Amino acid sequence: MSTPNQALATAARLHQAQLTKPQGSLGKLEELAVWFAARSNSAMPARLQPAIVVFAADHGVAAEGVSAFPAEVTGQMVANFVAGGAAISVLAREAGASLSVVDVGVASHYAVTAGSSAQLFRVPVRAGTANLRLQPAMSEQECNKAWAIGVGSAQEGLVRSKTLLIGGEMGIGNTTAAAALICALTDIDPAEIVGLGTGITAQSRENKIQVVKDALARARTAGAVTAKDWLMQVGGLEIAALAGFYTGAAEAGIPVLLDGFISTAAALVAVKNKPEVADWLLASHCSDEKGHRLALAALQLEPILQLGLRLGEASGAALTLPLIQSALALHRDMATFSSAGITTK
Ligand SMILES: O=C(O)c1ccc[n+]([C@@H]2O[C@H](COP(=O)([O-])O)[C@@H](O)[C@H]2O)c1
Ligand SMILES: Cc1cc2nc[nH]c2cc1C
Repeated sequence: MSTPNQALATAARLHQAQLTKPQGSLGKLEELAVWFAARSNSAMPARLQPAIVVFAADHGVAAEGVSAFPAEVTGQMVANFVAGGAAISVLAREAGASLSVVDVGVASHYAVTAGSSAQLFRVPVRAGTANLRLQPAMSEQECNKAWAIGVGSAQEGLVRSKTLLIGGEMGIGNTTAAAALICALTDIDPAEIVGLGTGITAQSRENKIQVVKDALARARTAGAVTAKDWLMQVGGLEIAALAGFYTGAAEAGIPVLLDGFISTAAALVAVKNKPEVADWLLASHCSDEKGHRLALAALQLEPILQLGLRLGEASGAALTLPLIQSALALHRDMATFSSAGITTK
């Protein structure tokens, strides 16, 4: 796996020091320009042309009353992504990013309309996972298949973007799977991680915590040890695909921008499976889902935004794009002290 180019980072840092502003006065935007310089074969990274891929799948654990919405919403939202009416459809257009949707395991029937704004790939591995409280969410073979679809999607995304890949997800019940994975991989108590997802009540959250505890105990008894063991035991098909997507992007040396709670759980799986993947990850935002901040901390990631979002779909990542593009434009286009004839001290 290639590693970020530290010589380019140094060159970018030296360039930042020459721009017409007090040292460090553009704060995090300066760090962003340096981060991209190290990962884009140039000390002056060009404007990004991001590709967004949203993975969708259903979850058997939805039968435990862990979501505020019924499972059929997963397929209905896939149709909405393709029709161009979802939040991510709007945000992708605003940011000038391409959008594709990958159905890796939507259980319900959904109809898509022609003249779509997003490309849809229907490659379901199975019709949703099994109920992770009671049995393994998927088999090892199914998990590997979903993971490989994610790797393939990163390679397909590379056709549209050589500069930034963004993975998103849609799946009713997936905050339960993501919480279970985060707890398993960080050893943090479920009460610290489990949140309200699509908007369940405090009482339903108590049930959701118990569901996660039961799933963790069951999987531990079944012998789960590695990140991939945990993924097949308590994960989701779209989470497996996302973990493969992040791994595929890192292997190709392409930066990836993470989204919310579920996206971060998938990144944690990818990093526990292959630590070098971490070099290519950037956190866009900290969502309102309870455990997101701790999951980001486990990856040593600092989010750029905190807007109280809890939508998923790659929406937080898409909302961060204008800031990143501004950071890169400032880095490329600002005058230097010498070119503008401004006194340095
Ligand atoms: O990205 C997040 O942080 C986030 C937080 C809460 C909910 N979601 C979205 O809501 C859905 C999962 O919520 P739930 O309650 O069904 O587990 C799924 O489609 C996610 O994209 C996403
Ligand atoms: C309507 C709706 C849209 C979503 N987008 C991502 N998760 C979602 C969950 C619901 C319920």
